[in-house]
Amino acid sequence: MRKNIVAGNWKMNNNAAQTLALINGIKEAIQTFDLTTRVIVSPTFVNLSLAVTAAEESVIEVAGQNMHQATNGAYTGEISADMLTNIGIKSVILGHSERRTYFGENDELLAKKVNTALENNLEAIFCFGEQLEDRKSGNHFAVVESQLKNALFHLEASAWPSIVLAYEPVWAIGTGETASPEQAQEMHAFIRNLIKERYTNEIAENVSILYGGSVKPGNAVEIFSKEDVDGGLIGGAALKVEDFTAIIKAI
Ligand SMILES: O=C(CO)COP(=O)(O)O
Repeated sequence: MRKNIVAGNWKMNNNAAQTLALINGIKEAIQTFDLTTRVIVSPTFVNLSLAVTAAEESVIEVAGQNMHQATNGAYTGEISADMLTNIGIKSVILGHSERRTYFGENDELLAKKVNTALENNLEAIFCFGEQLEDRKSGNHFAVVESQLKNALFHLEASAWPSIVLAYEPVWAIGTGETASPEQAQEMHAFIRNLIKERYTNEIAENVSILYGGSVKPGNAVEIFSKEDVDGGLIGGAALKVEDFTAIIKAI
């Protein structure tokens, strides 16, 4: 059965001291929780090693925010999958809308990154979602379908246990505007059905589909109560111990 997951995407926030403080704060707060939910934090590259050490002897997992598609080589400023796994990282976020918007990442590139991640035994937390114009014009289902088909549907069925999906409508990221629980459920059910049609019911039922976009302690319970929403990928609210742990509790 699929797992519930609450993952914090810290983006370009938190220096080393802040990284330690936040992880230690989360660690302490969740000690008393009866957790079946996976808890993931995703600090910036330079703090991943210390985050892994800080998260030791806790349920907290540490994920990368990105990686390069090549094994190694002359790619100044880039990070390889092997560099992540070598320091104890087991998951990587790929395809975040900020990577797509500011760094020109497209489906074709993301298909390569997903392949490289999986070849290196990294779980891929694959982000996708429509722009505001797509939703306004009623094109949101078609956009999401093409993002999934182009970047993931070449995978063998056996790859899917290493995929986590994160539906993040771009208009809801950092805007304070969330998809309604009904909009999230409608899209998540659509996504699960696409996977069922392309693969099998079992694969579709076992993949965790997270919602991301202005999830806060005040709206998490309602969003997570929906049948096909298996947790969240949290931005701003993942930067505060009280908010992030309240969201973990909401599941
Ligand atoms: O982009 C996000 C997570 O990856 C969501 O960000 P916010 O929660 O700040 O809207």
